[in-house]
Amino acid sequence: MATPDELARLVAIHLRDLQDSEPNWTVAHSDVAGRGVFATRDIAAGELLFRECPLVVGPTARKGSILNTCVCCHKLLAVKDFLCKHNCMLPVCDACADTVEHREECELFQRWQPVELSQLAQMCADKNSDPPLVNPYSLRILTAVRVFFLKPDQRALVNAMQANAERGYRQEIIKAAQSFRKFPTTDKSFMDNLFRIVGVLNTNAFEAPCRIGEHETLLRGLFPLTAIMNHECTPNASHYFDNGHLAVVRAARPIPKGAEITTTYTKILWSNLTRGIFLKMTKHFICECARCNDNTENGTYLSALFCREQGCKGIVIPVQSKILQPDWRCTSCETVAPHAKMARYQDFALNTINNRINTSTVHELITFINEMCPRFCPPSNYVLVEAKLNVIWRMSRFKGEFSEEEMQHRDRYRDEILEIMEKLGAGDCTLKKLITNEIP
Ligand SMILES: C[S@@+](CC[C@H](N)C(=O)[O-])C[C@H]1O[C@@H](n2cnc3c(N)ncnc32)[C@H](O)[C@@H]1O
Repeated sequence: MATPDELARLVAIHLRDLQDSEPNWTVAHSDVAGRGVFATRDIAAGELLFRECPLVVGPTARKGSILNTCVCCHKLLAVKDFLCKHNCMLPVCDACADTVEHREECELFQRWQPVELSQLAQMCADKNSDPPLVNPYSLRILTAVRVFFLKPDQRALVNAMQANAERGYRQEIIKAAQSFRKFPTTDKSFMDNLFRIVGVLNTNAFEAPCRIGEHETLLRGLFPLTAIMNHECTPNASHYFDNGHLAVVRAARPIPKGAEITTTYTKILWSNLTRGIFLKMTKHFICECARCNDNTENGTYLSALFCREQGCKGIVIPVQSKILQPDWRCTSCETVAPHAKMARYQDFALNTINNRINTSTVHELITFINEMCPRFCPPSNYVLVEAKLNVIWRMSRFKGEFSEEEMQHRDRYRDEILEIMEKLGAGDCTLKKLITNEIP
């Protein structure tokens, strides 16, 4: 792995004009993991740390993505006949098809010879469905392919980044290879490079929302400096993406000189167990931060479930921290329950509440949260907190369509969530700014 100094040198070249003459951060060795970002002086809450453009960006092409989105300008294309006029089979608008940015990838994809869309139905999960309108696997590999066209310093920066070598990442390459007749699978050097790049992307890339007019899409962007920040469950920095093409990172709390600047790879309101499982599955580490060691989660009880002992109205929380199948103990009657039993109750709450979120109007969801949920889920449980957050998002999108009473419920939910964030010590995090409308 590249030294912190080498990584810092390449990051400085990448940032160019966005680099301050005297930055309040530096890249150095981290006791948490590998390299990290550290404060070079005392930093006040809210202070700008850095802004960064992506080194490379492309479509996420996740399940549910709107695939008729131009892979260059990200605008929505027609529902039919939206593939590149030069036959690379990528969705590209006519204006972008002739640009230098698209030319190299377009010629490469043409040389690799994309398979017919009719053959793709065989590869896709549902073999009886109609042929897809675009090949999702060639879309998914596009961001990695774009790395091959970067300048030497930019390539060196990608090489200097951490790449977790998960076997599962090969699937992305195998699927892409099957999408072309002449994918260079026998070129060992190319395949080794591609595997490492896919590892770098899966370890470091962000999903950044981008809006063009009314059309919103999720981009897969590699923002190297933002990615070098290590994870903490209640981090001291917060980031957001300005329309997919600029990461903005600020201090969420005061950061003393020399302290590591951290971000979060999970959702801040998830319970200890949910964050732990997510980090293990997707980032391959067990977090050791203070919050993960506190079973009350700073007194927020985001994991809490109801005790099932007869006559007891208490709540149960995990006994051991940092293990993925803990015992659970009631804080009132002290009865201990095995994880398998409590996991069933948590799954029930999760599925029931998510089902309502997906099928109910805002009015119905508010009634459900207020009247039904208290029967099976403690108000502090993170799934119920997420449902309240969903009401806030939906009401902020369709302003002016709600009754006075609905707005009062929304404001109460917002105050409850702000109180949880206060207990967690989250400071001026992005979520707080979003729900208090500081970020439009
Ligand atoms: C995007 S990288 C972060 C930068 C990385 N430290 C480096 O040297 O390039 C993400 C990886 O860093 C490691 N990491 C980040 N935060 C961590 C933490 N709190 N505990 C353990 N490992 C962590 C994990 O290996 C994770 O997959």
